[in-house]
Amino acid sequence: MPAWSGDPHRHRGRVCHVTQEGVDGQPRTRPLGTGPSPESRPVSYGRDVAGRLPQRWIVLLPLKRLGAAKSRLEHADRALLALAMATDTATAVAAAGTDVVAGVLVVTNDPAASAAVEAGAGAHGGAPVLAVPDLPDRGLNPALRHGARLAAGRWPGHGVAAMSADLAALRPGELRAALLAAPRSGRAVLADAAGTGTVLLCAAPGSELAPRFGVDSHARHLRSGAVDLTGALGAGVPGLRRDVDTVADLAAARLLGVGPATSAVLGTAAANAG
Ligand SMILES: Nc1nc2c(ncn2[C@@H]2O[C@H](COP(=O)(O)OP(=O)(O)OP(=O)(O)O)[C@@H](O)[C@H]2O)c(=O)[nH]1
Ligand SMILES: C=C(OP(=O)(O)O)C(=O)O
Repeated sequence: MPAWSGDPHRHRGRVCHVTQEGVDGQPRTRPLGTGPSPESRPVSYGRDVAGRLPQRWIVLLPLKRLGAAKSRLEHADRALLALAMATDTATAVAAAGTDVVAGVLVVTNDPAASAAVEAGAGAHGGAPVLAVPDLPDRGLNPALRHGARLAAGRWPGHGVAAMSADLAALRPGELRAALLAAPRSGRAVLADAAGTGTVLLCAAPGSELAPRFGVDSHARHLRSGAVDLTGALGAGVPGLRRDVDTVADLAAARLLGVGPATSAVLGTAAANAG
């Protein structure tokens, strides 16, 4: 039986055409709605057609203080959801394969969120998940520049990738596909589901991340020289492109299947409402 039985998005082999070996072999053993699981082993290790090992990346996940996060999400459990989605995002990123993702840096000034995401995502194995303070504390782009500097100092030779921490339906294989598709020099960008925002910005070793997140960030990243991955990856990575800002976004993520932390918060909310 197909492992993602019941989930229409999981029957199309949608990531197969953009990746090396490994993604296709990803065990998909979870039922719809539970998202990435600890047992998920999404990868195998391999070289590309030129015989090269993959570029390894440090992934930055910026996270606002939970009290201020997700202001557009009209939900009674907004702060809990922000934390749960960040935990699910970090868990999926860490599970993308340590040959591609060498580490996850959560950049946040929320101490409770730091501990919870490190523990929640770290419990599932894969790449190490480390929270670091957002020292600039001046918004998203300064937080990312700070994270990128830390990453370059601590992991020279690695690429740096910035993502949104609200990708509740992200699958490890989707990120793996995107990072394997990113060029080994310069910057690359992937648009969100709406096509206007950015869910992934990559800077290969030797390039500045130069983040321009905010309104129309996809176009701004393109104008600043980033290569567009959106056409190549397209509809093949729906969970990666599905950032969650509104209740409509959350409904769309639930259709794809959210991760276990988000699923638990939504389940509790539904039980309380009933
Ligand atoms: N560390 C840090 N992360 C941030 C900051 N601003 C936004 N983020 C994170 O960046 C990602 C995208 O953020 P936004 O969409 O601007 O904010 P949000 O909290 O997700 O949603 P809204 O409040 O509705 O704008 C999310 O993972 C946020 O938590 C910041 O000033 N510092
Ligand atoms: C910050 C961004 O997204 P959003 O505000 O939609 O989370 C962005 O896409 O650059």
